[in-house]
Amino acid sequence: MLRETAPNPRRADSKGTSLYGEFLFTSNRKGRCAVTLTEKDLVVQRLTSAPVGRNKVVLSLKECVGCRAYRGNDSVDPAAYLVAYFYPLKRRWMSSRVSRQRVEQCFRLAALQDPRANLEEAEKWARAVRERSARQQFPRNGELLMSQRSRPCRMMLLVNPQSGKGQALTLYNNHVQRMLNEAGIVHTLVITEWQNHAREMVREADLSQWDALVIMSGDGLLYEVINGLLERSDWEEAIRIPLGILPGGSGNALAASIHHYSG
Ligand SMILES: Nc1ncnc2c1ncn2[C@@H]1O[C@H](COP(=O)(O)OP(=O)(O)OP(=O)(O)O)[C@@H](O)[C@H]1O
Repeated sequence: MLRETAPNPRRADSKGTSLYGEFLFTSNRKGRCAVTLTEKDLVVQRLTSAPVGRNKVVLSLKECVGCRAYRGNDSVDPAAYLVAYFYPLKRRWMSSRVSRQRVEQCFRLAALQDPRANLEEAEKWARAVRERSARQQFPRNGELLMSQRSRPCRMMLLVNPQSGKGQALTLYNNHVQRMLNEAGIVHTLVITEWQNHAREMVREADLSQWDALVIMSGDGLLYEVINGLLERSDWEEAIRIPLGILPGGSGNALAASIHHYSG
């Protein structure tokens, strides 16, 4: 049986230090790989006799949305798993256009017989990937954001099922829900049921429960949310809450502009 070598526990969360480990791919238990985490990238090298270039994947941490560690379902298996989610820009097959496409990298860590030790090792890697991704994506305050977060980010997501061609809910079910889970964001879904529903809700809500309010619709729902915030007696504080917009309408002009300028 192939065994992973114990990953080198060079300090996982110190700046500029590379982490190195040899794991198994979960898709193919016989496929071994060498994984290196640098400050900028996750480099996965399949360990085979074939030429190096063809077996090497370099994934930018700027495009990583999340990473987590977990134990498998099999209670007699001591292995832990490490999974990282990336959304790099890629060209679609037979097309000149590029779009973000999901790439999942999952590794099996079973160097030790003690399941807890394997899980701790996987968690250390997951933390290091998350911290470095935050530093790459938010160079000015990424580290601060990570160190302040002793709990997952909590988000209220308001979806207007009637906006645009009526596809916002399908987009949520097919894409957004999974991405939020991958990013470790706890969210509460609110499906708006009438005009001004979002406005009323935001006007009355206990905002201390939320780190961000995100709408998935056209511009109209964001307009409602901003008005709801400004109608509160604590509006000066309330309007400081981070707001987000995901395209769910027909034109999506605001979402397109913001996402374009923010890269
Ligand atoms: N369940 C609902 N039924 C009817 N209207 C709703 C509902 N939920 C929200 N609304 C209202 O729909 C209005 C339009 O919403 P929104 O801007 O999100 O979509 P849109 O106008 O279709 O999108 P776009 O601006 O891209 O064309 C909002 O002002 C909101 O008050």
